[in-house]
Amino acid sequence: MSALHSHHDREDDLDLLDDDQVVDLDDGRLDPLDGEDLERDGDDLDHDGDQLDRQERHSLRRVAGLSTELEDVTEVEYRRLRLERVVLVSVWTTGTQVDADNAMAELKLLAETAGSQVLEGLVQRRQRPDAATYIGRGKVDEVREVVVATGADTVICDGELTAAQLRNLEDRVKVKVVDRTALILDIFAQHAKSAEGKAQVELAQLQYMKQRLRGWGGNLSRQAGGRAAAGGGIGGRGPGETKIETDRRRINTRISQLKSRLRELDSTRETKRAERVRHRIPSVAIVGYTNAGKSSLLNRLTSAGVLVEDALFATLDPTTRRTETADSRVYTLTDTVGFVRHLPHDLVEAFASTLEESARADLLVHVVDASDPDPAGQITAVRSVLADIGAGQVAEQMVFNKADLASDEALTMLRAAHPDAVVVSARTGQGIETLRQVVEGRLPRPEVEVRALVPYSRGDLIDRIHTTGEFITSEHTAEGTRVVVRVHPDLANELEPYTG
Ligand SMILES: Nc1nc2c(ncn2[C@@H]2O[C@H](COP(=O)(O)OP(=O)(O)OP(=O)(O)O)[C@@H](O)[C@H]2O)c(=O)[nH]1
Ligand SMILES: [Mg+2]
Repeated sequence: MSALHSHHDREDDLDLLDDDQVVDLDDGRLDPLDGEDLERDGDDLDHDGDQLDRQERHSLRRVAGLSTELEDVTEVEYRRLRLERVVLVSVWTTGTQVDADNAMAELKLLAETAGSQVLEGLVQRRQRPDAATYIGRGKVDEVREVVVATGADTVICDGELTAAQLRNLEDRVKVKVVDRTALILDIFAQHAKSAEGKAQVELAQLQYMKQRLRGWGGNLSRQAGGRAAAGGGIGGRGPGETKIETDRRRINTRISQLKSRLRELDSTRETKRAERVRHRIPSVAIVGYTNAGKSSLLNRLTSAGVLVEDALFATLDPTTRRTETADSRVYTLTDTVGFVRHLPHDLVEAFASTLEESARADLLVHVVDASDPDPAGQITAVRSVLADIGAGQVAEQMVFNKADLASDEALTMLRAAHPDAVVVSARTGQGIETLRQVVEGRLPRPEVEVRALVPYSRGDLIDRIHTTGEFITSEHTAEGTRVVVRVHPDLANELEPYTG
């Protein structure tokens, strides 16, 4: 792999950021002076659970001075990462210009969701990111110029960067540099409401930070080295290294606390899940790209009243609702956390127990935003996460949502590629009844056919056939209800005395 980072890489640096590759993302809405990003935070009153977090974030802004902040990265809790006026930087390796623009637009949306104001986006066409500086080494000065000209305080790179890349860039652009992974973690931290969600996010953040501790600490080590060289210290351990070790120890302690807390919380969830399995209640998980309309669809199907927001990762805690088929069989629908391209691995791991809901479902309703510029790319990204979490084999029902927004061409192409998909609009209600029928038709069916004469004293059995089985025929007689039904084996056993 390292052989690939050969010297001819530098040639790519000559492939400068041509004017036409500098995407101006300022759409006029974000006037640098109007502080709209702050107001937007304040307006966000649905998020009762994270108001405190937000206050913390804002209060931290008073801590002035860049060098303080850089050192602080190892000291303060990682979730207090501050993102304000940002320049986006991305290396475009494969695909068309349109793909690159879509990716940049998504990064912009992510940055805005995190509460920052996007000032400019820079894209560099390159075979692969530079091993030392992510974008070409020759380009870093240009990024610095843009940072100075726009007054940005943060650069966000569209990838997962190594500690060394982050440090090198920071040394040269002289403002904070974060990567896409840190950005997504930050959004999750702001949106987490439940105890479990918060613990999961913190765990992911600490795992991410732990891997980068050496890098951040590198600055400190070098300072220590400098002092040592000037006669300030003897021996192998500068203050910097000692500090990294303390930090690492603290992080490890916290990580094991969080893991055991999460195990506790998971056992509660496991109990509920076991209950549902015992009662043979079929489960459907609504999965899909973030902002595809999963929560809207759950609300349409069950009037669950789940938070719907035009924001990425509005839902972090799965919501499960019981609902019924037309013939009154009970099943559950679960709204799940949305996926995104390159979902950070630390997050997937930390959210494993939440994501497991999907792996254990009987059916996945895969919601796709048909009005998105690249639905096929979203489908690929979602399926790759599903495979990652062990849900690759679960039956999948494709649903193209936002039909009211999507163009006819897009819908025609999607229908051709996915003939079994249902086209809906959670907004207008179009296609919802069809979707309900298709989902009901794909629920696992009870497997045993039973003929029985159930006495009126056993109304409980009839109730259970209603909720977990299917009636083929049913007739009231003097002795009881004569039925032909399909039920699960355990209920078939209980009906045994009345068969014949
Ligand atoms: N026009 C239109 N907008 C829709 C439709 N369905 C959802 N939306 C909007 O799309 C945005 C996202 O909807 P959500 O239901 O929150 O999406 P989600 O998939 O749950 O998103 P996350 O939880 O953030 O991953 C909201 O602004 C919805 O109002 C639709 O059928 N048509
Ligand atoms: Mg949602």
